[in-house]
Amino acid sequence: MKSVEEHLAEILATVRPLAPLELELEQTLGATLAEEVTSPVPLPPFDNSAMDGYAVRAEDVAQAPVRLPVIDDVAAGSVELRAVGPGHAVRIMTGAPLPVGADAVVPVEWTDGGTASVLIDRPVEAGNAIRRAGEDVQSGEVVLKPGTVIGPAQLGIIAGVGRRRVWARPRPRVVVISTGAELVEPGTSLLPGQIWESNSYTLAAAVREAGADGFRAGSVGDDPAVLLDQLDTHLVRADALITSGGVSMGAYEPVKQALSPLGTVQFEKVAMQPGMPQGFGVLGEDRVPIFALPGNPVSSFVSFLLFVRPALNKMRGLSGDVLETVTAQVTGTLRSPAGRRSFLRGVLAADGTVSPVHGQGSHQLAALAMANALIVVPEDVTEVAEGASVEVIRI
Ligand SMILES: Nc1nc2c(c(=O)[nH]1)N[C@H]1C(S)=C(S)[C@@H](COP(=O)(O)OP(=O)(O)OC[C@H]3O[C@@H](n4cnc5c(N)ncnc54)[C@H](O)[C@@H]3O)O[C@H]1N2
Ligand code: MOO
Repeated sequence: MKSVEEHLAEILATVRPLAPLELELEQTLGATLAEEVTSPVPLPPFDNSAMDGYAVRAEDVAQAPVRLPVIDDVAAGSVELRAVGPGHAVRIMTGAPLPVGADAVVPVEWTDGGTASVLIDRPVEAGNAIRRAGEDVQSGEVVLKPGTVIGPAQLGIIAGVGRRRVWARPRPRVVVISTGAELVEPGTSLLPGQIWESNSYTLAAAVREAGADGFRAGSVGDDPAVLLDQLDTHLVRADALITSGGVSMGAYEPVKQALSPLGTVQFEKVAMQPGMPQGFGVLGEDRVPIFALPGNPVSSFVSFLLFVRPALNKMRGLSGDVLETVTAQVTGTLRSPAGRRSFLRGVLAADGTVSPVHGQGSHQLAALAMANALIVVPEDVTEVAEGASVEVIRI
């Protein structure tokens, strides 16, 4: 059997980072920046008020309380400004440009709020409530580096330096297809022998959580020809494909039957539990990666975390192919098959303990939904005693 590391290494050697595109601002969330973003101007571009209040010369209010004439009113966006001469005040709003001559802003709360003249209760230091030009960013300064994943704040600064488009690797588009004649859509009623289809929902959600765009193509039955047809339809708009089911030893294994003859997708056993049967390869002229995951719901999800998520990271131009583990004390005994690495479902607590959930079968999706961690039991360990230290992956 192939080791988990060997299988992952083969996948990572095959998938390539997506080519950068010039993306519109609105499309950049979750994309990976492929250029250096600089600011063409200082930010803020001009000295401005940090508060609603009055622009004054600090020396004129040193003996406060003092009453000053209000000679102008400046809102944010104002352009024509009167200078603040000795003994003058200008009513000013947050974000409005500081008039020449003023060296401090008195917050409105420290005044009587007057419009013709204003009574100022307290002295202020020079520089009070003033935001200086370039205090955030100097002109020409780099605000974002290549390789940065664009989140809301990064998207904000791209807009904030005046850009409408940036070069970035887009979120990979991933199409998820479930196979199995027994599957029906949630929301419909079950006939004997049927179950509600869940894997495509889990996997498409996991794709999204991994920073890619997941599309459910729904489920196809057990006919390899129908599956090939579906794959063909989706190939043009996919950066990666995921199938679930149809990869083990049964008489009706549509994924294996459809893809094995192509020669570009290999089906193998990986030394892990769950997730032993795995298919991986490429399809079409563009060599689109395809992950043929096992159908058992827990198996497909664990396979996604171990193999698909690192591959999506690489496609996004990120590294991080190693799943981070933390050490925890297990609260019960564990069993694991010899020669396979187990990923048992558990609840990791704040006190550093991890409790295996009840129901460790590959079909026990409800138990997975109770868990927040996978307990890793190495290949050469078949039993773990209560209280022993184990490595745990947060999920
Ligand atoms: N003789 C053998 N039988 C099996 C082996 C083996 O080595 N020899 N391996 C077992 C292991 S391990 C796994 S994992 C499964 C993998 O099977 P398939 O990938 O072929 O998946 P299916 O047979 O289609 O389904 C397995 C199981 O999962 C349910 N399922 C499938 N798709 C969905 C879905 N979209 N939503 C919800 N549930 C789904 C399906 O009904 C089956 O119960 O094979 C073992 N057998
Ligand atoms: O490997 Mo299967 O994935 O145990 O259920």
